Amino acid sequence: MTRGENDPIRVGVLGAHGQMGTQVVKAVTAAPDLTVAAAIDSDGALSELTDAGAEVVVDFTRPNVVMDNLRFATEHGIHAVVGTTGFTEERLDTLREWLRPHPELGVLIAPNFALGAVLAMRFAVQAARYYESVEIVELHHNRKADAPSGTAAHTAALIGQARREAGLKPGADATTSELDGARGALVEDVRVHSVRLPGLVAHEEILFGAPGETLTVRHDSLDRVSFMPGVLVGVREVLRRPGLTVGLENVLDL
Ligand SMILES: NC(=O)C1=CN([C@@H]2O[C@H](COP(=O)(O)OP(=O)(O)OC[C@H]3O[C@@H](n4cnc5c(N)ncnc54)[C@H](OP(=O)(O)O)[C@@H]3O)[C@@H](O)[C@H]2O)C=CC1
Ligand SMILES: O=C(O)C1=N[C@H](C(=O)O)C[C@H](O)C1
Repeated sequence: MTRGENDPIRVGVLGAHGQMGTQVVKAVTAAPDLTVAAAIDSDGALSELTDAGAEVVVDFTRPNVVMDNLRFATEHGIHAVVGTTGFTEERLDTLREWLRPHPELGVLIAPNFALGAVLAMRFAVQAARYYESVEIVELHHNRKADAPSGTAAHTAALIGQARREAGLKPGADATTSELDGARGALVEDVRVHSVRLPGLVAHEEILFGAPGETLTVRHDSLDRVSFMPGVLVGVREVLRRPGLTVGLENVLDL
């Protein structure tokens, strides 16, 4: 299906009945240059995407199904904007392989589509080279399936890289006895603590410490509408960015 110059971009939403998918359907519907071509949940079939001529798919499903969705999208020439978590280096390599025969296709994977979260990560990377010690606390709603959050894992990876480049070693502490899990999970030498509570949406604190001072960078998504501007930018941009892009920071002009 070819789109005319003034026709809206045809978007397929996967996970359309979920907490994020519901918001994505609303946001795409409200955008004059986009239209919802297909809204598919776990009871739907991926063939609805091709039947409806979707050009871009937005995926907010589950880590255990997202790769099958992306294989279908790449095989059928559909660009993808992905918020679903669970992307390891191995998964990213597999995706690059799938994209190799389709050099015109773009896939954007963003651990977090909220502008403030992207900025918080940027500020944390800036601070990382100056502080001996850093820990991350991420706090989410209790329906979240994965821990730590994709955002915290991505933040830890970026901080780890910045610290290595600055020649910093993980800061020492005096803990010699602990209950399993009491000091969090180690991601790239950064300790990450996960809190799950009803009432929360998505929150992250990056805490830095040095003798005599601490610095805290905190971001709060208080409503899932916070992710929508980033998702819509992603949908528009992925059409002109072939290959795999990881992180909204690479799309926004920050
Ligand atoms: N990058 C970002 O900015 C953000 C990322 N996320 C991530 O997005 C993902 C979804 O989050 P959230 O909306 O809260 O989760 P939900 O559980 O509310 O929604 C997921 C939806 O996907 C559906 N689903 C499951 N399998 C399939 C499939 N094969 N095809 C189509 N739909 C399917 C589920 O249906 P059913 O219930 O029937 O299984 C459910 O309706 C998570 O990985 C989360 O971490 C969340 C917020 C922001
Ligand atoms: O499941 C969520 O809600 C969220 N998931 C993403 C993550 O794991 O980082 C993004 C945001 O934190 C909300």
